[in-house]
Amino acid sequence: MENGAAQPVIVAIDGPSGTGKSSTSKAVAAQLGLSYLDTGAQYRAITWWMVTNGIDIEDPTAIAAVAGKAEIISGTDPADPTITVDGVDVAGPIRTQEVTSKVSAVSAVPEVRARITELQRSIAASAERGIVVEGRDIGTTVLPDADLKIFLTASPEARAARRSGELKGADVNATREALVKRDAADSSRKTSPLAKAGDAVEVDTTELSLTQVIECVVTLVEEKRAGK
Ligand SMILES: Nc1ncnc2c1ncn2[C@@H]1O[C@H](COP(=O)(O)OP(=O)(O)O)[C@@H](O)[C@H]1O
Ligand SMILES: Nc1ccn([C@@H]2O[C@H](COP(=O)(O)OP(=O)(O)O)[C@@H](O)[C@H]2O)c(=O)n1
Repeated sequence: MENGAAQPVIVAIDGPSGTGKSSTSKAVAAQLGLSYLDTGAQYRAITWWMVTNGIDIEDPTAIAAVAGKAEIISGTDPADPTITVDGVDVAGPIRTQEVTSKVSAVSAVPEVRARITELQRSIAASAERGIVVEGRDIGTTVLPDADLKIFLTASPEARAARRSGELKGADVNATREALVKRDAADSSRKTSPLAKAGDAVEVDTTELSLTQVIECVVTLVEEKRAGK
């Protein structure tokens, strides 16, 4: 548009764990003045609530019955993303190994996905300048009409090295195994699995620095906005 505010732009960034979704999405949103949503944090938050309330993670019926109970609020400022459950700041607790090992089972339950997907769509619709949303099924299911869809990949070795670097000395082989197992669970579930949308741009980040990935995505957004 020549005069007035630009149209809101919706960017979907999907891919497996450790490919750089969170770091890239936050930086791209900050550079372009957009909101940012970490959908993995929402699935982690509902998992944390299930664990805290003693729900049997092996029982999808029990999970489905309480899927609507937790009030999850995501703050979408890329400089300070926040997440609360029933008013409690859970940014730390959702990153424990216990939650990480249980999140795939909880997020495979259709009632959980329906509820979280609705929340994500309403957040995206209310982002005035646009939003970068990162996850597993954003381009395929949550926001199939996104202006730009990116699918990040990297070798399991590179992803495990990045994650174990973050976890301060965690064993790389154990980290790789846990990561590959979670990818397999996320990719094989029936409802809205981890998948590349047909119209997504795939970026293999194995040999790229984070700065290069960010530049690549910013350029793609700018090209979209310019109507190329
Ligand atoms: N291209 C890259 N090169 C090296 N390290 C990276 C790259 N992209 C991300 N990282 C690092 O890898 C770790 C995982 O990145 P993150 O953005 O959390 O991935 P995801 O959200 O896909 O799980 C972070 O410590 C991040 O700084
Ligand atoms: N859109 C999404 C995002 C995450 N998830 C689930 O949430 C988990 C945690 O996502 P995350 O993005 O925090 O994962 P990491 O990148 O931290 O490894 C994934 O392993 C999936 O089980 C999902 O099912 N759909």
